[in-house]
Amino acid sequence: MDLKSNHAAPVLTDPIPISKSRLGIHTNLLPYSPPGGLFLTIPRKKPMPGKLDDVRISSWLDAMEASSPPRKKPTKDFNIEVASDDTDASYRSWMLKYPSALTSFDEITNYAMDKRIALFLDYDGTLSPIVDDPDRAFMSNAMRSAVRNVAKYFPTAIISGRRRDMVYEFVGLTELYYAGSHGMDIMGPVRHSVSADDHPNCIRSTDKQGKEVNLFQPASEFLPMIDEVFRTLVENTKGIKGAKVENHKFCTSVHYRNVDEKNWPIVAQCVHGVLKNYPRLRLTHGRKVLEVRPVIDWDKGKAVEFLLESLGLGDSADVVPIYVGDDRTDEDAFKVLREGNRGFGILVSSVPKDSSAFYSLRDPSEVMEFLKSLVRWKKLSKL
Ligand SMILES: O=P(O)(O)OC[C@H]1O[C@H](O[C@H]2O[C@H](CO)[C@@H](O)[C@H](O)[C@H]2O)[C@H](O)[C@@H](O)[C@@H]1O
Repeated sequence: MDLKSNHAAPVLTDPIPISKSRLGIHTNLLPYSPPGGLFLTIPRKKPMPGKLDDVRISSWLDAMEASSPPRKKPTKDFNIEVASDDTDASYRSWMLKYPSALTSFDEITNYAMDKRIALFLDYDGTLSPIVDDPDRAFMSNAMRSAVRNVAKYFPTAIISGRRRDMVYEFVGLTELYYAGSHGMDIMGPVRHSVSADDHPNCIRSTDKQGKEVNLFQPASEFLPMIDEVFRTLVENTKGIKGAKVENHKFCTSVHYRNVDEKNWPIVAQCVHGVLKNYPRLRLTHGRKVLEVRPVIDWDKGKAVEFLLESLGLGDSADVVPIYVGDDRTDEDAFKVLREGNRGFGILVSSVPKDSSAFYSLRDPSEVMEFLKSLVRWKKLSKL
């Protein structure tokens, strides 16, 4: 099927909406208004917004500049991005709004007492440190073992922007559920609920171990289009030193982390030049990556709802979904939990960022600590 048509402009997804209210259980936290906003931006000469295209590219560039905190020095155990010293004070102040999930651990577990926790984990920047080469974003064995242990006690799923088989290869744990391509490729349990089974694009399949699973791919008709766009982007970015294009099956990513900042406008122009021929694709921003994906009403938030339903945990008041992620695309999941007034998001960030999450963790090492704490708590509560 030809999905191309020329009667509409590409849909551009702008920076995440700012949510100012905390809902549900967490009413005791101080309100917080950052003076003049918290995103770190680098002054830049913008193109004159003479044409609509220029305005779009200019807004992309703003988002590109805000897409990742500045790098200072790697810590001993994790090659993480660390904020500069002068942001420490604003980080502490930001934590009044997004308290650490470690220091708030008792609050979290008191709430989850006698309820069932379901755990959703993003991969890059959450389980693995952000590194220059996306092909080498390995998680540590210590993290793998923390994830393996937590999955013994709570249903656990990885929800990543990467292609599902790639993130499975990186994590390597058969006891988890995996969703790739920002939730557009879900391999989940065979349904407990009839409504989940009724979903179009959901087929019965078997995983690598021969276990029966449900495969849900709501964007399957876009496969040839994404492939075509991927190949065009590879071709068109060839001349941009440091640019890297990845094919994630139902979406494709253009990395500019290793591109000299003065060439970022060329990256934006190049992606825009391709995307404007595909009105059924849209652009979202990740950490120094432009992500091209189908215009369908599906994202990581929808994937969380789908998986909860598949696990038979959809409508229960006694289920506490916890989603841990670092990226803008994780905001869709945070929002679903916040707006549904169930469970909560935990934002992984070493710099202040506005978010729909309730809590924060600084980096993957704190994520690991949080996972271990959940296991300790569960073991103790069973005694
Ligand atoms: O949803 P996620 O699992 O967080 O995946 C989001 C993107 O992650 C990867 O890119 C990011 O991590 C790379 C490795 O640390 C880093 O080099 C890059 O700058 C980050 O954007 C992945 O390569 C992307 O395709 C994913 O969309």
